[in-house]
Amino acid sequence: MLGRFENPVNPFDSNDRRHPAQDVRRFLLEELRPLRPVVTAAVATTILCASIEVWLIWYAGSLVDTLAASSPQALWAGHGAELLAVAVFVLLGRPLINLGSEALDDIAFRVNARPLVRWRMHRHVSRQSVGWFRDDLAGRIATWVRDGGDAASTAAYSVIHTLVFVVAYIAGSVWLMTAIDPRLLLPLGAWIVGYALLMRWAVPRYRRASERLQDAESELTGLLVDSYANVDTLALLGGQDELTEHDRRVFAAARRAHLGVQRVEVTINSSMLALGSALLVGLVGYGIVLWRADAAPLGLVAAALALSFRITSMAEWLLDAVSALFGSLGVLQRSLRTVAQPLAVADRPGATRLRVHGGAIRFSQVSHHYGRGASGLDRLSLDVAAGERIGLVGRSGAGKSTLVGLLLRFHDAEAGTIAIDGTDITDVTQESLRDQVAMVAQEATLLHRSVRENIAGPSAADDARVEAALRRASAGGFVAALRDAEGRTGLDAHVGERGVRLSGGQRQRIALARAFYRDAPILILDEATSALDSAAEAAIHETLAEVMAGRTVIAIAHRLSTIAHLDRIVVLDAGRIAEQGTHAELLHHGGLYADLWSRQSGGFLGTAHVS
Ligand SMILES: Nc1ncnc2c1ncn2[C@@H]1O[C@H](COP(=O)(O)OP(=O)(O)OP(=O)(O)O)[C@@H](O)[C@H]1O
Repeated sequence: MLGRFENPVNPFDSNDRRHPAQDVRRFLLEELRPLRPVVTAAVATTILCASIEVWLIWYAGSLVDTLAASSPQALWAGHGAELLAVAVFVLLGRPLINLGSEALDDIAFRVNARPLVRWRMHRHVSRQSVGWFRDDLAGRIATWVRDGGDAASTAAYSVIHTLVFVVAYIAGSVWLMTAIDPRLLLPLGAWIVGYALLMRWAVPRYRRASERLQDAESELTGLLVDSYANVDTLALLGGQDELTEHDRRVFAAARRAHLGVQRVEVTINSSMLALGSALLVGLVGYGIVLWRADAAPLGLVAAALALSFRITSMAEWLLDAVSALFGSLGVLQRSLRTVAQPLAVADRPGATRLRVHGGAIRFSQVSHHYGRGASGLDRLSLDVAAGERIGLVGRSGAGKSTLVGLLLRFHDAEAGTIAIDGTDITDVTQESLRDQVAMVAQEATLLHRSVRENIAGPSAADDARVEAALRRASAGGFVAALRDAEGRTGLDAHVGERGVRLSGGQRQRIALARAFYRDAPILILDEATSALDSAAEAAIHETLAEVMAGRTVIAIAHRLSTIAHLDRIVVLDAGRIAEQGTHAELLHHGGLYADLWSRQSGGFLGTAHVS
């Protein structure tokens, strides 16, 4: 039966490309829209449940009066049918209505709201540019996506499940008191005012404390993910004591933030209990006073007693819900600040697919300083002819990676334009751009997926082509012998997080195979062969020479020997082109390149040679 409630929507259906709202209320309204029918039904059944509870208390009071007024013999004759009907309703009707309400709230809504929001956040974040991810810690971003979905679901659940119930219950109680004796509203009214004041004091504090806690927790997750993912770097850094000290500070900050939340919670809970006790004494005491003055029946005192117990226990529940609500609103707000940022690099409306005829690239007055006003690239202009192979060299930090990152639109240039075959790359879709520009990076990292997916991407792959690409990258042999922990072999074997189960050279060969598979007209090589041993490198160089033919190539190299034979060498310095020409011309010129070359061939890298 519960199955009917489980799948009111498919949470993973959305391929919404709109930018999610940064305002919490708008975000919830927009993103939970698919669950609107569930919410409407849940609110209606919750109100029904609350009304039944209030009615039961009223009925208990009136039953006391009925019992007091009638003789045991006359009870069945006068009230038998009514009592039976109420008993049947309490035994069958009430549990069924409650089941419906719980199933709507806890299954239909809760189980779907969380993945719905997480999926939407994940889809949006996945479309962020590479540059956007580099500005934050992956672990922190992951925490915001996971916790943001959780917070959105908890906030909405607190409203539809608890707040609606309590508000309906209190409204019912006010109505009941008015019906019995409006003077009873006095203690209840005083309690409501006291409760509202407590909330006013507590809620903003609770919200701030939860935001701080969430920040500290995400910092902690960021630290853990960063430390575990880079355990080798940590080991090499040494200084375990200083590292531990830094870790301890982050752990301690999380504890302090937790303490802040608990402090507010303890204050709230004890104030709640005091308020609840005042209500109990007020309602029952006032009821007794009225009863003694013959101004109210006995049933009134019974109902007042039951009501005050119920309201006080519910008030704690309400407070938990309000705390959960505002706590999760705080978390969601914090999460949206990161997750709902507009796309740092977005496709223009109406962006077309990039069509490449020859693969000519033109950088015109391109500047990019990472928003800092200095470093990066500075008004750089460069023309790369179709089919030309250029080597990009320069000291560390000269701007080589920035240049290729801008070509791939990891960032959008702050000024200037980049065009491929005359088309501005900001006018085309990023997907089509990256279809045409293949890159083999120095730090070849792989996804923890199968070798096949790492080469061909998530779409259905052509195995024969994947294998051909592997052979060309001299990777056929070791891939055939791969076997992962789950027994998958060859192309199906998973490579470990970031490819850690493979050696650096093997990872690089897979990355090369990826470029061969893509067969893109423009190829970027970022020290493409740095992690290979000399035998493998020699083999790959032959293949690279073959794959470069007929393509436009930009090859970044620190080892100048690997690019000395290319058509042109462009030397960058401080974000600008310092000089350019063939190897021979640049050596003859005697500038920066000649200087770098003489250092490398003059013993620093004694094995350097022109291949
Ligand atoms: N994400 C970033 N945010 C801020 N500054 C950056 C970022 N990436 C690079 N930079 C800065 O831009 C400048 C150029 O860096 P870039 O990585 O392009 O140099 P590079 O020539 O590729 O260096 P290397 O040879 O060491 O890889 C450097 O000063 C660097 O600090």
